[in-house]
Amino acid sequence: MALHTGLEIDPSMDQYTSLFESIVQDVADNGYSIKTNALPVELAQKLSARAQAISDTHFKAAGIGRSNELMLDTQIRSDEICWIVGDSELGASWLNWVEGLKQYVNRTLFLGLDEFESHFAHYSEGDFYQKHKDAFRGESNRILTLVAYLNEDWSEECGGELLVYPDDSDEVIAKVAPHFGTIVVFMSEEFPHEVLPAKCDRYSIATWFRRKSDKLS
Ligand SMILES: O=C(O)CCC(=O)C(=O)O
Ligand SMILES: [Fe+2]
Repeated sequence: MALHTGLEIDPSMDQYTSLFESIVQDVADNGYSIKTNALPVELAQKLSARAQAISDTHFKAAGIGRSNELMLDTQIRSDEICWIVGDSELGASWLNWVEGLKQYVNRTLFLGLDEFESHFAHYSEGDFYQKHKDAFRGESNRILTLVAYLNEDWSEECGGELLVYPDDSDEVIAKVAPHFGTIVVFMSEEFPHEVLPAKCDRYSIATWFRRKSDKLS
């Protein structure tokens, strides 16, 4: 896994200010934000192509738990992941976009985010991720979660929706189909969520923003 800190971001990020502003407003009001057609189209197309081209040998079965005690449990999640380390131009462009969001969030919400980690995920037919939280109070390693979807021809029959719950009830507050360009941002400690079984190949990028003082390893 690679944690990214202090990247220089280029001035072209200014064009995303109104999107970032709207995300921040949602997170300030509700703790989460869902935006359709949010990703820069060309970047998302390239990321989608890359995700589909990554060979099976580079996608690894995803673990659960903290990075230093990762466990494999295919009863809980059955997707495969590949970390984005920024060693290609495309990977670097993605990390730059995320860095822009991070800096905007820090300027406006004062979350003090230092670094982030980002991976492609591939859910094959039948893959799912049971209800879970990305972080737990008191051991807050992950502060903010961003999920970005890369599926150009997603239809309702493909299933694979993300369900988001409030912390204290089983009532679904959001059901999100993983359409191309859609992003979901939420406070990692506050929202249990799950991925329903996908009936089509489902590609996404999951990103977690961390505070350094909270880093566990
Ligand atoms: O792909 C999604 O919709 C969410 C994935 C997720 O919850 C995770 O990787 O922790
Ligand atoms: Fe999650």
